[in-house]
Amino acid sequence: MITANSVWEKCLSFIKDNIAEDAFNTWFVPIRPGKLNNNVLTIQVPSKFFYEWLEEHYIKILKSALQKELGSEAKLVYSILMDQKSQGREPFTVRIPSSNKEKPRPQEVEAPINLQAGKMMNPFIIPGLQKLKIDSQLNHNYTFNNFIEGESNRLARAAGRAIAKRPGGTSFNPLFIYGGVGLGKTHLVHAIGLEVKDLHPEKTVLYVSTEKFTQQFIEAVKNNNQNDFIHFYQMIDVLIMDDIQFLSGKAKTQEVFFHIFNHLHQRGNQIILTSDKSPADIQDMEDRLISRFKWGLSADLQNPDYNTRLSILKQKLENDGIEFPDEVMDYIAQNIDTNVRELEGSLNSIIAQATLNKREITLDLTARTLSKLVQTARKEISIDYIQKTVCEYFKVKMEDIQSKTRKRDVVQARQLAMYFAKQYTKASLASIGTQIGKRDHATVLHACKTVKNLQETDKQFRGYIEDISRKIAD
Ligand SMILES: Nc1ncnc2c1ncn2[C@@H]1O[C@H](COP(=O)(O)OP(=O)(O)OP(=O)(O)O)[C@@H](O)[C@H]1O
Repeated sequence: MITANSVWEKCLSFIKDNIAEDAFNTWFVPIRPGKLNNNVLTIQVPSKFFYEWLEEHYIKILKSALQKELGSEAKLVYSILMDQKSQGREPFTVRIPSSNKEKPRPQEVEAPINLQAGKMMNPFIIPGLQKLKIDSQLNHNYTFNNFIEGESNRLARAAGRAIAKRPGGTSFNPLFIYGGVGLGKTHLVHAIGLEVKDLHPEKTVLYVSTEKFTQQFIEAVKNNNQNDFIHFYQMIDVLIMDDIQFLSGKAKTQEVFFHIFNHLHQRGNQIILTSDKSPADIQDMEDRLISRFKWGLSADLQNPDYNTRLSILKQKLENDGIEFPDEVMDYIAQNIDTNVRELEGSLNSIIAQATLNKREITLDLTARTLSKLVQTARKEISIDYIQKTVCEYFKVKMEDIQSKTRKRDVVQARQLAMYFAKQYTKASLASIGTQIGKRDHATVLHACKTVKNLQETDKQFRGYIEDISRKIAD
């Protein structure tokens, strides 16, 4: 006879063959089969957070397993055990149409089924469980082996390697890696995580984007299971959080991160953060967090120099088994000097052009393919250009915003120029201040805050911002 148990057992054996052992132990072993009604299988999961993780990462494999056992009409229902605080309240189930292509969302609350809430414990909060296996979310393509070393990344890379050898055991805690877009921050932190896993398989490593961390926290608050959330993060040995600047302005998430950070740091667990700005340049972030970001090592990634660009190109082509003439390589490395992502993009465009038109890869084809990309890359928005655009808009002279005058219209133009410089360039607050009227970084910070406030409260001012943005981007 087909029972919930027998179906789930078969599903498990299929899933086990198709995912990593760590992931299987963490996310599937704690699940219990509930009931089977026609084609509808109910599975019991320990918490809402757990259910969301499954939905986000394993819905495909769950669907395949279920459809294999119960046919294409199969449906999956999650039954969520309430967390310990909610003991005594009725558990509820969330119905998910497992064959629906859209990302399923918890919608329908079914009549409660008789689960013993709290009996099956949440794996995030099992007391004494020291070595929880976590699916680390690391991208296996981002290794140290294929991360080309150069002047632009030497310090960050070396610190990363040292950390991988002794996570939590160096003074680089946290390691704060910052730099502009496409310069390899994400690649580098994955490489560190993978090497930790390699050298210390017993350590739990977790990579999470700040955006995802924030969403998870919001959900946890909504569902009143912040404690699960916090405990989960506090158990990680090596926590890697990408794009930490996205915590800006999010006071509650900053606060919860502050507690997680302190707990991990005190226990000597390793924290690795990335950001598009240095700690000093992140705005709307609590001072106590900024000061903690500076506790360990801050290392920046810069634009790669010519030789590094050439080595990166060579490596990418070697991986793809393609050869380019030397002059073509030289041309690309000379001309695409913005960031590694654009370097890779240009390589792909050239290969695509050559393949589509069945042409050889020549300097001529390369030059023509890149001409558009190069123009775009070269047309980087400068602080000078921003100042000119703002001056033209308000009919103010450039000398005036460079001067010390406190005339109202000039102050307004100066503050807007500073604000746009922060928005559109990678320059630090200090460098913006130097270029716009020889002011210090605090003045620039103040200008940015003033503009943001006015943008929210003053309709006419909002209009100025929109007009000028359009002119700058044109
Ligand atoms: N030193 C390097 N050697 C080889 N590949 C690199 C190097 N630096 C960056 N890359 C490659 O460049 C691409 C962009 O890198 P990555 O996504 O890590 O940048 P990022 O700094 O995180 O960018 P963003 O801030 O936009 O997310 C990736 O494909 C990465 O593998």
